[in-house]
Amino acid sequence: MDVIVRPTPTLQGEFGALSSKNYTTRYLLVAALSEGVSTIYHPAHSEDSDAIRRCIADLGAVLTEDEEKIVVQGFGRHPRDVKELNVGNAGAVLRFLMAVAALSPEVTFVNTYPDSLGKRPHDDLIQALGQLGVEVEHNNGRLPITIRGGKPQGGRITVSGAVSSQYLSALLFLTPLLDEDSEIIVLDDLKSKVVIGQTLEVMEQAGITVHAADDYMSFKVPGRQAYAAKSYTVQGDYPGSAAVLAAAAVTKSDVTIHRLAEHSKQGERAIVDVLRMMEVPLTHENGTVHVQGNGILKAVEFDGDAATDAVLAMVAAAVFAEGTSRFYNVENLRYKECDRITDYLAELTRAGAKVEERRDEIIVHGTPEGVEGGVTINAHYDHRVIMALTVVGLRARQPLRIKDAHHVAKSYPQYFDHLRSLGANVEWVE
Ligand SMILES: O=C(O)C1=C[C@@H](OP(=O)(O)O)[C@@H](O)[C@H](O)C1
Ligand SMILES: C=C(OP(=O)(O)O)C(=O)O
Repeated sequence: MDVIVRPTPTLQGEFGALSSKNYTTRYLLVAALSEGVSTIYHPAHSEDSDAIRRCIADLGAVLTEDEEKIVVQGFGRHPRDVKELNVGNAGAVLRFLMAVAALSPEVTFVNTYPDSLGKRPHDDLIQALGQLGVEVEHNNGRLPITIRGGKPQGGRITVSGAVSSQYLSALLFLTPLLDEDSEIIVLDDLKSKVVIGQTLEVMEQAGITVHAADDYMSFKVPGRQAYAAKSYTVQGDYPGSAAVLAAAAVTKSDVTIHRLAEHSKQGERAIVDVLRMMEVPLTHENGTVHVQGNGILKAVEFDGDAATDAVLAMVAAAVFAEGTSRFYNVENLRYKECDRITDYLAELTRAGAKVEERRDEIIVHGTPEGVEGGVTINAHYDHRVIMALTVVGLRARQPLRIKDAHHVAKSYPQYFDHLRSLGANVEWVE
């Protein structure tokens, strides 16, 4: 399914933010790793959250669900012996479950998105699992991947954080369940460091002790721990909301989003600070962001690694700013659902934006007068490319057609409904 985005000068309305993707993944995981019954209120409903629901059920968790919650009977450190798991296109789910699979005799992760997740590298996690005594068969570091675990040991583990923080999160989730204590040392750099704060927060809520160095470059994890069964409430999602806030910023708007906690550990809450730096009129109080856009934005410089999943939305806003914006320290955007530098900038350029790529930077020469549009956009299987190009389409002179826009459902199935409720001129077409 494609979406046609037509020029939309004004947006107005309010709604509650969708539920956080990252917290839903983590709460479902720690619930599955507990031996008791946990309850997760307001979980996200999307392809990625469906993927982890399906996989933990395959591994032996029992899930019951109603409108507001999921109740999970976990499998603790004894997942059911399952031959195959299908994580769809969900990177974090794959990496976290590769670590959990170390507790099973043999699990194969199949490759159902060869042009997206199928291209993403997992070498650093494979290498680290090897140090635990786990045998991993793989296709040059990529899917399909077979994990032969059983009885992984702890001890000293090194892992590179230069490509993704998800490898480290995966090891953090696994190691408390091992018989031995573990020490995890992060080599090179640690990208998306803020996300590790979310992992540690959830583990602590689940009663797990981890001794983390202040810089998150080394961890001591006592073994023989058990995840407690708990009740969790999922907070609102900043990465998805960032796209709606960017849409409000580039139009004349009066848009309110509730359920966005000021003190969240989601780095993408920086969308609010970045829009403020761009001089977009807004307030953020009591979990509510209120944008009163006037269509005027100023260029900005920002360390994108602090808010990795909101950078594309920030760039879309910068397309209409006065001056040249620079988003630096963003190389790991190349290892996401698509190459979010080369592929995204190619689509922006086709839409008429003036952008330049560096190995680890995105430069945007703002065009406050708008962009031409009138082209068909390749979504590259990437929900965040779809959301960001939609923002650009709202202020293009000619409509943008976004091909295969249904991939937005990876994280935010109701994105176009939410935008339409604000008055955006967006339409699904076959
Ligand atoms: O741990 C997580 O849940 C995530 C970590 C980030 O990935 P990287 O660490 O690969 O940047 C983020 O982009 C992704 O959407 C979710
Ligand atoms: C990169 C993302 O997800 P994942 O790595 O979990 O596929 C994302 O949600 O933007």
